[in-house]
Amino acid sequence: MTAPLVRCVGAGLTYGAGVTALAEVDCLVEAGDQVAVMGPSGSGKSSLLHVFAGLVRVTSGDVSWNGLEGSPRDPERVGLIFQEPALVPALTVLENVALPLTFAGMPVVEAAERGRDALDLVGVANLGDALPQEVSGGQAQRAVIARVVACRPRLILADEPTSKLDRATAGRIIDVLLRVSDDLGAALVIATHDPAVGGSLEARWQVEDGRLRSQAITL
Ligand SMILES: Nc1ncnc2c1ncn2[C@@H]1O[C@H](COP(=O)(O)OP(=O)(O)OP(=O)(O)O)[C@@H](O)[C@H]1O
Repeated sequence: MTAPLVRCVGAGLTYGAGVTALAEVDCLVEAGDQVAVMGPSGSGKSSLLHVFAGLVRVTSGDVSWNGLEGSPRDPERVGLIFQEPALVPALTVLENVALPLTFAGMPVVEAAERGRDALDLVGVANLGDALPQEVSGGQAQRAVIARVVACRPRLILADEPTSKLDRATAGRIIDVLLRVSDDLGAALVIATHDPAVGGSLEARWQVEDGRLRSQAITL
């Protein structure tokens, strides 16, 4: 049996002056999982994704990434998507998409080729030469997804990726995320407070006051 991509056992996260963001979280993210992390504002959804991404260290319990066989902070292992599509304004969309690959040392021509394939996969092949300020919010979010796709990660973490978009665009972005997760064979975890988004995924985890209320898993 392959190891889970992420395994949390009794994981807790307390910020500075005693704010408990997560408490006694037990969960697994495994290859092929497509999960919505749901809960009200302040319940701990982002904190859980940050822990999965290795961006913050838990203050109690344990987190391991044995199935990733390396650091979760490597974009070729974990791809991150946030609410605001962060693109470098001075670079074209294609240059933005290829950037993590060129940073990692891939030759520019090869990185651009991968970038073009990724833009094609997310449905904005025509926008490679555009600058970020020339594209819509939904198109920018597709470009961010393409940047993740180009790195071929094993796990995609998306934190409220559609909360700035209208409902129709949001639905299309979730469809794109599900499709790229299937195509790459990457697990997908989306934090959302939107029941329509949650309803699109096969599993829903409910977070309340930093605790996971529902998980169909056994550690
Ligand atoms: N860097 C931080 N420093 C101190 N407290 C924090 C920090 N980040 C989050 N918190 C607190 O941790 C708790 C959980 O926050 P978190 O952002 O994980 O919730 P969330 O469910 O993602 O909320 P939202 O839906 O509003 O984004 C909240 O009480 C929040 O104020």
